[in-house]
Amino acid sequence: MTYPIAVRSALVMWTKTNVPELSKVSVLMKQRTKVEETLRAMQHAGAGNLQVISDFDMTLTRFAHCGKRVPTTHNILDHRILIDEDCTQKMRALLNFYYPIEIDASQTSEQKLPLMVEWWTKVHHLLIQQNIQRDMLAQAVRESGVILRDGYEVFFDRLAELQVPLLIFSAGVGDILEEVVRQSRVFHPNVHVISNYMDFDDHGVLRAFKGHLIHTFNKREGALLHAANLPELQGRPNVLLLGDSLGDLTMADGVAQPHHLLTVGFLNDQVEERKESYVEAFDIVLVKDETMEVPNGVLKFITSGGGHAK
Ligand SMILES: Nc1ccn([C@@H]2O[C@H](COP(=O)(O)O)[C@@H](O)[C@H]2O)c(=O)n1
Repeated sequence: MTYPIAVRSALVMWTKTNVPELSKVSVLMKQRTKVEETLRAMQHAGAGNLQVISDFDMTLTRFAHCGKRVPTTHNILDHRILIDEDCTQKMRALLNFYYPIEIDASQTSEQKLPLMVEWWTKVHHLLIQQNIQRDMLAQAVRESGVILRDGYEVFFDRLAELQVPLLIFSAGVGDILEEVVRQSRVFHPNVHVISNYMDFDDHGVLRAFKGHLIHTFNKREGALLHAANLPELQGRPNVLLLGDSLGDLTMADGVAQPHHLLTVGFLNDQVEERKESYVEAFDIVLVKDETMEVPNGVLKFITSGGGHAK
């Protein structure tokens, strides 16, 4: 039976929000009703009005696997074919000093911001001194142990199939990120990346990093500068945002006239200390959940309502 548009809208609003994955023990929500309302509104608008914006390190990649930390894109560069022992030691010392600050629940983003600039700048400076060869990056990725979250194929493939743009917005290293996605066979045409890209000379040797530095707590600037101008994202006012840091919540700030925003936060580390702030800030919080089950369930629901496609 076909219903007129007004009746169809009402029916959609009455439909139960059936996302079984939201019942997982890893899921925390401060306002379940608001989440359900947003989901129904996004389902009603359909895939044609949707864009997905996601962080990369520890959001699309796993935090840990078999009891070991999974490397970030910066840490993938810690491979002897790219950098020497001295550089490894210095980068690790910087990580040990600055990472606890990055995730410290007692400091504000504003307090952390200058320290993050310091960390990224020091590491990029060290890397530039290493004569890193572009041709070696693929091998470093292959041998790094990096791994995307379980269920990543469903996530990437469904978005590609529905032609929903996926913007990966990362403070990591763009060249490495792209290689990880390529080697995972999910670098589909709907995937766009904003990140820190390496600048190589004519011999393929790293000489600098391109453009404005992106770190964990300045993604708003990147969103306004880059994401706001991406033609593929225009006319898609509904956003599913995935991140693992409170700084990631600004990744959608470049969206012109947003209608509905649903935020999912992976809480990987310092769980008890950060739980309260994550539940306050993200619509859905996933505690120590190494899978894409919830994003996939949410995506399935939003895109299965027959909302009008573009
Ligand atoms: N030298 C560094 C600098 C940063 N990191 C981590 O990378 C993450 C940034 O990438 P996103 O895709 O999450 O934006 C960030 O969370 C840092 O912990 C690093 O490992 N080494």
